[in-house]
Amino acid sequence: MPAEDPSRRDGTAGGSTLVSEARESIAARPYAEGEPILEVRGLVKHYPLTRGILFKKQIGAVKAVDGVDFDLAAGETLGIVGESGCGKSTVAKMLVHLEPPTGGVIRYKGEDVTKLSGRALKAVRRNIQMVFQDPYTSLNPRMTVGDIIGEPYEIHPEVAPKGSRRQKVQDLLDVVGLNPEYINRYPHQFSGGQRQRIGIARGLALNPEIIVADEPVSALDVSVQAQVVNLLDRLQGEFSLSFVFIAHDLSIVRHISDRVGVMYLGRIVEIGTDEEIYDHPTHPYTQALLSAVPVPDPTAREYRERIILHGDVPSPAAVPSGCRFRTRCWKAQERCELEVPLLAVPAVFRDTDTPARHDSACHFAEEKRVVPPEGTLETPEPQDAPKPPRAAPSPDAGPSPDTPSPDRREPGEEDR
Ligand SMILES: Nc1ncnc2c1ncn2[C@@H]1O[C@H](COP(=O)(O)OP(=O)(O)OP(=O)(O)O)[C@@H](O)[C@H]1O
Repeated sequence: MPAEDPSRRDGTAGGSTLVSEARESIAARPYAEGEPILEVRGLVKHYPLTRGILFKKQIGAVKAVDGVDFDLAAGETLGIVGESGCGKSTVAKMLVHLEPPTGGVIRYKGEDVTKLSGRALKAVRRNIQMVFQDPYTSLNPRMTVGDIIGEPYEIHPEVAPKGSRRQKVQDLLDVVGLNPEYINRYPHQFSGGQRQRIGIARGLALNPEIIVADEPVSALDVSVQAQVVNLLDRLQGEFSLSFVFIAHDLSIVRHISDRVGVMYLGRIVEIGTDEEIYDHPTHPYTQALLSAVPVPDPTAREYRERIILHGDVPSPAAVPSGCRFRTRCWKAQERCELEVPLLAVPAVFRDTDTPARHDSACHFAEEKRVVPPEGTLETPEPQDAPKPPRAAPSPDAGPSPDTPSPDRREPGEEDR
């Protein structure tokens, strides 16, 4: 397996100017940080359920996405989490125009892109690129790395005229921490982490402003996941990218996201900053999800409240009336069956000034911290001696098992 050249990972190898045109043009962004670059309103994707072979008759619909709202600010990372089948990938596909929405609006810089076609749509598609989940199946095994990364230039030759493409691709390899000399190799000659770096380089080829990453590290070994997450983090800062980062692993999402949206059965049920969602969740589904996250700190683990949800997630073809979470919710009352809860700041928190004041689609929202904050607990002692307060973690104690390690390896060390 070829090793990466770590000295090249930040693109400044040997003081070379490999970080040239491609990088500069990606970085040249005329958009102010903090402005919403993407506004998603009432996004819906229903797949028809049909019966009959010759004369197909629609008998229902799989409500894969059923009214999703969120904003993405320029330069921001929005994490979207939720169990398998909740509609995360379908949202991602609609954002990059791989699937047409059944309804709703996707505004990119104020323009509803669901109404665009032809050249206008092509220009928008260039600016919103996707990184796929599985680096083993998403790269064509018969194409060289150079052809894979350079493929988008066939559709958008204006970004890289023919004569400059090889150099552009080599710059991109360098940017993602791969040796530019590997340009003629094939995907099977790379490890999983390296293949995902190739996928990321392809995502960057057209100098996009938004990257939609659909479970970009789920198929990788845990040790390699951290490296790829750190790479994405670095690229975002370097190129002022906005990210929609989709995953089911809450720890990884927290590590990379500024804000987090929690999806359940086709809808976002709670959305807020990472602190609001992880430390002050108010929706019972978020609380249940968080209560299942592995806790590295044994003391915190002891105090953690596990919430076991009963029953299965209902089928998206038969979504419950009212609140769609009510069939599994321990708080459900009659109102939950009759009234759809809106994704808004719950009335109970509207006049407060606490982190619980964020959007949550629950009639009976209340704050519940399922994992106690680190450093606030006392270590249980076997004897009756007074319990000393837990020492704050030493700054050089190294990352916790939940915290991905820095994107740094020794020469010769490889992704697996
Ligand atoms: N082309 C399709 N036709 C019919 N149903 C579909 C189609 N694509 C997705 N679905 C259904 O829509 C629902 C949401 O699927 P989606 O792949 O978006 O979920 P997800 O949250 O990304 O799950 P995972 O993490 O497993 O990929 C699922 O019930 C899925 O079976």
